[in-house]
Amino acid sequence: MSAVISLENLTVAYRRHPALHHVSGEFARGSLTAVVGPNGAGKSTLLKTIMGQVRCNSGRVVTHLAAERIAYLPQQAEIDRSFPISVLDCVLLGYWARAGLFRRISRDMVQRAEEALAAVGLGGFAQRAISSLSVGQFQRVLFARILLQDAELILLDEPFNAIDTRTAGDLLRIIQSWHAEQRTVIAVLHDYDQVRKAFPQSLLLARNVVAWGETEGVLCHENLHRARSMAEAVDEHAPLCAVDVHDAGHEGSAPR
Ligand SMILES: Nc1ncnc2c1ncn2[C@@H]1O[C@H](COP(=O)(O)OP(=O)(O)OP(=O)(O)O)[C@@H](O)[C@H]1O
Repeated sequence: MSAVISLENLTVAYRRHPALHHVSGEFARGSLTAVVGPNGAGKSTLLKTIMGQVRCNSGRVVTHLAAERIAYLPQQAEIDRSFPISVLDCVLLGYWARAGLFRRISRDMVQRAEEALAAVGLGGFAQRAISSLSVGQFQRVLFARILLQDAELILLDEPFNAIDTRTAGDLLRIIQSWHAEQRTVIAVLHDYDQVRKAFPQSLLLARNVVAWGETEGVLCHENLHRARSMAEAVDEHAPLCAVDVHDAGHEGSAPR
């Protein structure tokens, strides 16, 4: 199966301390992958690096699709909800990546946004201010926005954090429908039981790749123990390994 994203010996450091260390591998087109690992393992950094928000110190990310075909949902804590817009306008932002900022919003687009809201269980919420929503309701809005984006690659950072079981179940079904439509989904998750049930592929990180492949094999006791030990053994004051910082790169058409 062809790759959507290739990671080639990727090292990413913050102030010379690696958050990702010599990470190599590929996300296959149409795959549904959970990125798991202890706190501080580099999971969010990996998504940000794929999005070009964080630069590589060495190695590179090669993206095999256009930037506008990628949807990225950061952790909710990183999203400013004080902006005074309605739920409908927030969902309509899903068109920006595809149609451009100044394209007129047609009746048809509004109708599809309303359909997306209904699909995430928020019919009737269109005119509410986003600041008035609960965490779970807002996460549903963000999923509706992705529905409009029609992305080929969808990156989700802890999409079920602080979300109740019912909402998580509804959103998981949407993720599975994206997978059924052959979209590639990469989600950072912490609930191993949920990953075992619903995610065929897993990448277990502890700055380095501990294991990457079929979930059942990746999440074995031995690998989880190794990931914990590796995370505990990290010395925050150790110098960066001898990587060639001039070799940094991000190929393909993803945003930098
Ligand atoms: N902007 C930053 N500046 C400095 N260090 C950072 C920055 N962002 C992340 N780090 C550090 O990089 C390491 C990896 O962080 P990252 O957020 O990628 O981990 P994570 O696996 O997503 O963790 P968690 O499960 O706790 O969300 C951590 O040691 C973190 O403190």
